[in-house]
Amino acid sequence: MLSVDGLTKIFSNGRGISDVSFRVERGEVFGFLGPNGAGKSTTIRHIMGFMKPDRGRVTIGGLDAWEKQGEVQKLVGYLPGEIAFIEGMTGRAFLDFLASMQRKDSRAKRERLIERLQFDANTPIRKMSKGMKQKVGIVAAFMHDPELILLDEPTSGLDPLMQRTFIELVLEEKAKGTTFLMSSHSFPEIERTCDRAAIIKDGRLVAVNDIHELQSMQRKLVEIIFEHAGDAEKFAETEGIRAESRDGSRVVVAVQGDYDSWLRETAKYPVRSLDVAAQNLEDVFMHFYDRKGNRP
Ligand SMILES: Nc1ncnc2c1ncn2[C@@H]1O[C@H](COP(=O)(O)OP(=O)(O)OP(=O)(O)O)[C@@H](O)[C@H]1O
Repeated sequence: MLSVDGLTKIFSNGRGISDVSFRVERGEVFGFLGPNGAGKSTTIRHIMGFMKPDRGRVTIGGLDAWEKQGEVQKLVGYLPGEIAFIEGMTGRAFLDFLASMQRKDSRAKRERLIERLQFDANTPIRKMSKGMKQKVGIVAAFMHDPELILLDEPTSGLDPLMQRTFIELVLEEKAKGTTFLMSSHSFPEIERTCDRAAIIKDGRLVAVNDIHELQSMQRKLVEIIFEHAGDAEKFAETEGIRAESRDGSRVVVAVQGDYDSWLRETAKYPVRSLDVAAQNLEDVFMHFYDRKGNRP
């Protein structure tokens, strides 16, 4: 469905993207992960045909994204990272305006989406909060049933409940065969929606991974408080248990993929409480990046 081949764009300040290549199959949800300034938005803007690459190309359904901009944009729904609205309009008038350009009757789907995202579309955009504007942008990207939906940081500004609704929407569209490319900093969001994810850093793709592989790379710190300090000591000294620290009956262990053996060892003793902190995505990136010897 989407093919990015050797995409290169270097801005006058020397920043940009270099030799980015990946493919997204029809019906796949593809995550695009990376720290700020890594090149996610630049790649997405090329996919939309907004920018001419220095080298390489993007094709959507076999059509060149730059040369066939008009045709390609009909197939695509796009939620930009920063949405430029016509502030004087209400949300609904803005969506009407977009729908008239899409030349497709999308009213029924649009109203269903507004209902799901629970916002008053008759509010003037200049009075909307960041989250409300984000919802208008999501409706705009989904309402005309595009074949490919590009989402740049889709849940920024949404509260946790709405983030969940958003994830449900993505999964429903995916079930209908819609293809997605979604940039994010949020690992849980990517974990729940994506089949594969690419990691980009300093304008270069570091890796394209199956999402389960990324999950197994994520390190979790588990804090366990045992009933008895003696048990905590025995547990912390068990071979294969990576105890980061111990203080009386409290032990912090690092778990990465080896949940089974960790669970078995923990279950041998009475436990008073347990807390899990997942390593953030930035750290998973860095770990991967370092392992690759700083090479793409
Ligand atoms: N039009 C432009 N002119 C000059 N430099 C640019 C331009 N657009 C992007 N850049 C630079 O290219 C790099 C990649 O930017 P990009 O916006 O693609 O990153 P990103 O991964 O989307 O980051 P974020 O998560 O912060 O949105 C950055 O260093 C940015 O400053």
